[in-house]
Amino acid sequence: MLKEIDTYKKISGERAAEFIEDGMIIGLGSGSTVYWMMKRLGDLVAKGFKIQGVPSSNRTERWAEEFGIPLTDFGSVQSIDLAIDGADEIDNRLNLIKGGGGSLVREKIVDALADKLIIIADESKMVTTLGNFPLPVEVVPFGWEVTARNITQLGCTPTIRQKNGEIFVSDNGNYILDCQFSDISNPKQLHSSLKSLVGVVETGLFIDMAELVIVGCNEGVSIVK
Ligand SMILES: O=C[C@H](O)[C@H](O)[C@H](O)COP(=O)(O)O
Repeated sequence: MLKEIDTYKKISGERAAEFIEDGMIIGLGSGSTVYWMMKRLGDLVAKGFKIQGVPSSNRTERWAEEFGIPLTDFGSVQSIDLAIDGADEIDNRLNLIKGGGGSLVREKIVDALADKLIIIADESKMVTTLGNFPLPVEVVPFGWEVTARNITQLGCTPTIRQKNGEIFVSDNGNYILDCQFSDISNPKQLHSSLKSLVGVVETGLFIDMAELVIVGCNEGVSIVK
């Protein structure tokens, strides 16, 4: 039996699949909420929908195989009709923190190419100001300690992400620094300060990208634009 939060993720993900039309190129986000959208998308494919997906992580690619979703890549497509992705925090201007699962770089590449980005999330992800969730920043492994020290100058203490006692390695072979900023009142400025540091590959701040958010909650879903 699903926990309440997982039920919210499920209804949000399943509702997003209703936005998918036959013939579309779909950007497939990452994370446990996206899983439910992809499961429903697999049903649409089985019914005859001719869609192609562009995956944003190795895990998403495996789910696509599992659900029979045909995949394509950037060499074959110029644009993506619709991307559907999860998030770790969403503020009231629909700016996002992403990368809790470590897929932020590929997600940003996929989401940025999409004509429309729909975010799916349970209601716990909605916040007034970003920053309670530690901001994931992907960095090159070489000299990561130097990069971490430079990030400290921006007002946070970065923590190197670990998994099973080892440093976590992203799909791109990089490390993730989780950066706890108490309050991200100016996400655009923070993003550009971080990006200007040598060694930083990408930040988990997705600014002015999401068009709408489907929030799973006790009442079903609410759509935030
Ligand atoms: O790197 C991971 C992604 O940004 C996910 O979309 C995000 O962490 C949300 O994941 P979930 O749907 O599992 O809460």
